[in-house]
Amino acid sequence: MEIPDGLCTKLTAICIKPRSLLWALDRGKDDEYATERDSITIINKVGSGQFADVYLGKIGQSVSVAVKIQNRDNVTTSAFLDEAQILKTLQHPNIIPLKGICSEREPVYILTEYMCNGRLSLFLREGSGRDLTQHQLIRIGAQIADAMAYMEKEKFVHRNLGARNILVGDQNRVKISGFGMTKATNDPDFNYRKGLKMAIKWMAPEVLLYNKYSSKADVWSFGIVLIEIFTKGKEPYDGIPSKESFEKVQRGYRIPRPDNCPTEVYDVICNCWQTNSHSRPTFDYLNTFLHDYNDS
Ligand SMILES: Nc1ncnc2c1ncn2[C@@H]1O[C@H](COP(=O)(O)OP(=O)(O)OP(=O)(O)O)[C@@H](O)[C@H]1O
Repeated sequence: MEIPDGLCTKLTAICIKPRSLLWALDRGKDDEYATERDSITIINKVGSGQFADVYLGKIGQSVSVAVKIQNRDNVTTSAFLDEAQILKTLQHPNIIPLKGICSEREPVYILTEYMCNGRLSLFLREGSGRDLTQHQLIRIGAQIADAMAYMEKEKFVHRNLGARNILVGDQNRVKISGFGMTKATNDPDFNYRKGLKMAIKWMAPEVLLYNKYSSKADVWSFGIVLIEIFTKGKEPYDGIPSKESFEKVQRGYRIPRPDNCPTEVYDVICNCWQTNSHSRPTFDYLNTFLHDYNDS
């Protein structure tokens, strides 16, 4: 180690590797998640995203899983595997669990629990989610807040929260997915987002203006997710193009209260959209608020 005048000095403390470096060393390593590609049966396609096509499949004869197959044109193997590394670390009942990784050759497969009702936005818009009561809708919001409070505590920022990235299983159970942009706050690439398609209407102003991510930026996105829930999957800022909606937000405009959203909940949503990120509530508060609201 060099002291400021350039002379050598003795090392006094252990150099702690940032989590992303530890992951890089760990990536692709054989562990309990390593799964042989030949043990997977693909059944049918259930969706596709920027980085992967997703299929319903089986491991062996019985376990149903979602098989996420790397799109090699849009994502490198190491970047694709980063999402799996995040899933190994984050374990919560409302976060999609990792079931396996097939990384012996490209394209890599990431296996997760299969969520039979697909993405929340479509479930609310076109599926049986159309008939949910106000109480059930708040219950869905509370499950998401629970998972986000856990991420906040673990110091992870999702950076791409939206109803499109929340999956629905049976009995209206929801799990957060779409961790392709998630970062630990101590990651040296924390604010890096080059080459990613961004969902402007979900993003906090400080992210759009200064690339400044934090749990409080996720809180802004969560406010938008609650609006998606109460409007049964409608696109936020209905009919207004992304760029114009952001200009309106900068002038102080906020999405109005949806008809079936209680005023007390709408007030909290508006707090999630405070321009000053420090004035927004924590996920810990939002989680307690939504659970208490439903129980009262
Ligand atoms: N575990 C799952 N169970 C059921 N369907 C899933 C599952 N995972 C993904 N899907 C479906 O596949 C679609 C694409 O998945 P995902 O969003 O994870 O892809 P991606 O390319 O990594 O992400 P993105 O483009 O959102 O950044 C989802 O919107 C959903 O419809």
